[in-house]
Amino acid sequence: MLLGVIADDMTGATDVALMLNRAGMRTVQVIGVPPAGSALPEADAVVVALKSRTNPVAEAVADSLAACEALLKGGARQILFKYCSTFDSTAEGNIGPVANALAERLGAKLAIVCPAFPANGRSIYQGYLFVGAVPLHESSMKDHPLTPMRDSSLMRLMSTQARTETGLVDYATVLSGPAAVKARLAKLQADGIRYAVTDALTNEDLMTLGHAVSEHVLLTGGSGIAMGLPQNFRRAGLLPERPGPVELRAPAGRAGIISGSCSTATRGQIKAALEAGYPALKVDPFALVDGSQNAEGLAAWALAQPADKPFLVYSSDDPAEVAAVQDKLGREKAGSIVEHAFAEVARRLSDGGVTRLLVAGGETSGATVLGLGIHTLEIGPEIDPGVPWTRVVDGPEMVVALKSGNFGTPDFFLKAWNLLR
Ligand SMILES: Nc1ncnc2c1ncn2[C@@H]1O[C@H](COP(=O)(O)OP(=O)(O)OP(=O)(O)O)[C@@H](O)[C@H]1O
Ligand SMILES: O=C(O)[C@@H](O)C(=O)CO
Repeated sequence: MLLGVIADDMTGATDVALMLNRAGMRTVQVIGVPPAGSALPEADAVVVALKSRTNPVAEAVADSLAACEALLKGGARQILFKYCSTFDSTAEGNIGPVANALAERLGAKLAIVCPAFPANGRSIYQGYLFVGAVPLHESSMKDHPLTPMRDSSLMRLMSTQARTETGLVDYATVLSGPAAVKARLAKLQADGIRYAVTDALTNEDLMTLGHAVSEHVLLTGGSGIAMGLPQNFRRAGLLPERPGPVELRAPAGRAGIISGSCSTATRGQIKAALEAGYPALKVDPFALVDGSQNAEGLAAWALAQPADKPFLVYSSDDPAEVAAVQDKLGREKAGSIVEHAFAEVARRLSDGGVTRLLVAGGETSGATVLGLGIHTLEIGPEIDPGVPWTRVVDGPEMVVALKSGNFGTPDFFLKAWNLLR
């Protein structure tokens, strides 16, 4: 293994694994902290998918350190801490403490902070994160059910979370190329700065940044920064040319969609699926609480639908409805009730013959994958930037696509199936 990645949620892990795969590294995704003593799969890069974005800080730190230990033991020469391209963090903020702990473990004096992902509209300028044409705090991320983002300054966010000053590699420096970036990072490090936000607007910028950090033992950022890393290993003669992602063959069986994502993109995709006549059932968190809906009933409904179209089981709702649920049940309880139900639904669907499953939402995917007892995923073809089909390597015989809330075109739920044989 050359590169080890610690991803703070499930869909973020498939996102970065796809990026590495496309850039020519054979990449495997493992779910959860690998048990001590177990061997990691043979690959150029291994991505460990954690649920550490929203866990209590101490748990997030402990899991990330344990994942780091396993990756180092597996031979990783460089560690990437992958978080969301919209820097999603709870009020306490797990990104800073996790980065601090990893930096200490790895002896990293300075690490970059680069959530940019131009293909999905995430760019960084003067240290401010933009989503499409608006700053992060004006985007739909301000209303996220678990990690509402109300500040767009990455330097301020990181400084507050990591309790240390954060510097900037500005856009003019990035445009000047890898040597200029290296010099700027060295200057920041000499000044005692531990984190440097890097401006990036395009894939070319990410390639420049990737080149500039070839010697860094720790990187932090979104999947975009992974784009420029395989070239370093190739340049060092450590990575042969690899063929692009393979087509995936889906086992015979039924197809379905589970969505707990309340993001704007997902809600648009649900609208398109409803308009296309997909059989759909809406899950109501209050009904889960009072028992009028339960996992057994939801799965039974799904399995009873005609198999000519994928079914859709979804709890996705608009911000006002989600806020009303959270007011009554509490933010965490609302989330966990729905996630718990979907994990059980997924288990029952797999037992009932569903072999092609599309899941929308990072937390929802995390719960679903754990519910299904999946340990390892092999990365397949890209449906849209950041979202591949994956094949379950150990676990039920099926293919799954784990979609980050805000990723994918409006017809995502309609077109995804076309990439499967
Ligand atoms: N109707 C609802 N009311 C309240 N909470 C809900 C509702 N439906 C889903 N949730 C919760 O909202 C959260 C959605 O987070 P999730 O990470 O799954 O989606 P997302 O944020 O859109 O995706 P990503 O993290 O990939 O951007 C989950 O905890 C889910 O259980
Ligand atoms: O970086 C992103 O936006 C995604 O991979 C993600 O982490 C969403 O949960």
